[in-house]
Amino acid sequence: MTIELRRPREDDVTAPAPRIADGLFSPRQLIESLPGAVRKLDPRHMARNPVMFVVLVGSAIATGAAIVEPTVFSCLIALWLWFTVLFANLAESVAEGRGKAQAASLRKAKQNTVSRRLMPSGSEESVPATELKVGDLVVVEAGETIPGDGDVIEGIATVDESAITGESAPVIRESGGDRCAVTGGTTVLSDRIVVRITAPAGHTFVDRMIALVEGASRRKTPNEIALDILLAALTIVFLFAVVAIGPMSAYAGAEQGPVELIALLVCLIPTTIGALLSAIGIAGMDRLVQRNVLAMSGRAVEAAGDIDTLLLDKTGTITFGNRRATALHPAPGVTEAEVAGAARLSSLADTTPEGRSIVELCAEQYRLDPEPTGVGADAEFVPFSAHTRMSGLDLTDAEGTAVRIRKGAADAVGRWTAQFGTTVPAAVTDLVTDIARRGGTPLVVARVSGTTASVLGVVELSDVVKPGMSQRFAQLRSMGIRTVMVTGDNPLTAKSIAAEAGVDDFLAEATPEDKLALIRSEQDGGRLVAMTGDGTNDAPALAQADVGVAMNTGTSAAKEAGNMVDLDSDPTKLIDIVEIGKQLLITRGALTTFSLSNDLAKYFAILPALFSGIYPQLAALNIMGLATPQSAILSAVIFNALVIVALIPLALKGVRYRPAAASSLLGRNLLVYGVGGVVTPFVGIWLIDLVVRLVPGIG
Ligand SMILES: Nc1ncnc2c1ncn2[C@@H]1O[C@H](COP(=O)(O)OP(=O)(O)OP(=O)(O)O)[C@@H](O)[C@H]1O
Ligand SMILES: [K+]
Ligand SMILES: [Mg+2]
Repeated sequence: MTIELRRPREDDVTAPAPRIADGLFSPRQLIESLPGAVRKLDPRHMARNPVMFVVLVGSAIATGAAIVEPTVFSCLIALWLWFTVLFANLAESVAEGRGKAQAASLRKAKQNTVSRRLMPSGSEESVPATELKVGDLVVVEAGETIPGDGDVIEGIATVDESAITGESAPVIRESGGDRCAVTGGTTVLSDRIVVRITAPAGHTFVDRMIALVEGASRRKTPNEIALDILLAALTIVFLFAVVAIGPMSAYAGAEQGPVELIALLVCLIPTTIGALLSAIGIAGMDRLVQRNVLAMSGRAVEAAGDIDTLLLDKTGTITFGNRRATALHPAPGVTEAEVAGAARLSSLADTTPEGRSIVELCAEQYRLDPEPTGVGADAEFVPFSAHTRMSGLDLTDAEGTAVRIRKGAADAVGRWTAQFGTTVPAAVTDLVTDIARRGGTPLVVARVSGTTASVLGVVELSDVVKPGMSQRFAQLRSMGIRTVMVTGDNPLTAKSIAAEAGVDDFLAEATPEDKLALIRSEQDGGRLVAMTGDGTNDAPALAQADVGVAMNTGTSAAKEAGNMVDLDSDPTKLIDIVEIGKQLLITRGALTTFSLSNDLAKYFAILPALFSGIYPQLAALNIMGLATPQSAILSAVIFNALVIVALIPLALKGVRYRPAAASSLLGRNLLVYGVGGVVTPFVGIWLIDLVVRLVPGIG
């Protein structure tokens, strides 16, 4: 088959989605996000964030007080309290805004496509893509857009997936193997395929992607919830403290108005981290999207920051996954034609890429008809499964003898022939060892005629390791992550590929259950496990892993099971994922430290201002030399609001992360953000006071 490549045109709807440069942040984003920030003032939305909800209620009360008793001071405080709430919403809105552009370009890929549905009669009918149901068969030909997610059940084609991956090089999609999944919204460039729809309209991969980049499906992670509870508890403590101050100061003869008390409360509670917390989480997900990784759960992103072990499957993950038959080796006393005949027969109904490549090899080298007539009428085909690791067929020959032909992994076929009292000859075992040592996959071909089994020979399958693997695995090792390759292939092939790719360890002849058990045992040892894979046989393991990254080239089952999808199908992408996870945790820690130590410094501005009338000694605390009590309080409130805006870029870009031991990182961050958090307000409030004291009625 010749596959003709068509380059996507500039004006194609499927032109690569624009990627926003990582960390790019412009003041324009702030202005564009303002309407979104105002909409978020809805109390139902605010209630999700206890700290900011208290500020919202405070703003409302202060506004009421300012209306009842309008002074320059009360009006300005009320105004800046509203700004505080607005700035918090702005942070979230800016973080979400970065996904909006992407969502818009994804929607284009989703625009109304008409599909060609195959009727049971074999005829075609035109239906809108939105009316497709799971199980429908659709025909897609060169130049047409694939109407929905599904599996190719017939044919092979080159597909332009740039609408989703941003990568313009076409990819091959074919029926049978681990490369059969196609995504709605992508375009077939050559040939014709029949696709069975696997996702109902509205629940496709692109729909999920849109919800994800827009943050619509975002839920709080357990860590975020824990931090939220801590912040809420602190808020309640300060609320009681401030409520108690009212009667106490009245008793002491310096009654405080509600506006002053609310200002005090807002300055004391952790508004900075309360305002930025959700933006930090959204930005982490967004950074992954920029790296072409879709994370379906924030929890997985956080777990990625602490990964100890990475499991990878071999075929399609470490290697390209288009294992092809490259040679046939007969057993002693068997002719090449005989092995070729049996290998071809056993593969005629084998729809895996391996099976098809055997039929092609037999056609090219032995001139065996790839589509013979007369075979299959009385034959029963035995499909390949990851459990049996064999495939083949059962038939009755011209003399009426029952004949069974199998090909498969050497150990599996060896066990099968052993049931009939035949062991694999040493010469064949040598062939198998030889192929496996070179990193190829040997498939042993055997036949049982009546009750006599004979081993006919070996098919050699070759696959290629993706480039650049070993340097990247070395990098993972330097980050303290152990890499283990798990494969259904035999130990020798596994060993050879493991050495070439540079993984630390490997597990061969693994069934889906073995992969799952390995993950469980690692987890029982208290380790966090990441798994990357592409096959249906990887799905249980992908679901069990703390971080399950499915290759985009993989099957829909794998993509459903994992909690991340790598659109570039690059297993070493885990390096980026780990870095982003660590950066997310560090950023959150740093800003929490900054926020709490910041509030401490505000005591010094507000407490002397409130009480120096009663306790003149407190004036000594006014080390900033603030003009009047009112200018001190107003300056503290303004600083408290502005610091949120000032930290939005840091929350979005993340604290700089360099690979280093966790303890030294923690120490450094505590120093920078703890000390920085104490010092900044002194400078900031002092500067703001210089301006505020000029306002009539304040200074
Ligand atoms: N079409 C086939 N017919 C018969 N045997 C096959 C076929 N395809 C693969 N095998 C054999 O079964 C083994 C297991 O295949 P399986 O797809 O489960 O794992 P794998 O793809 O080799 O490994 P990985 O889990 O790394 O992707 C292969 O190593 C091969 O020996
Ligand atoms: K505060
Ligand atoms: Mg596989």
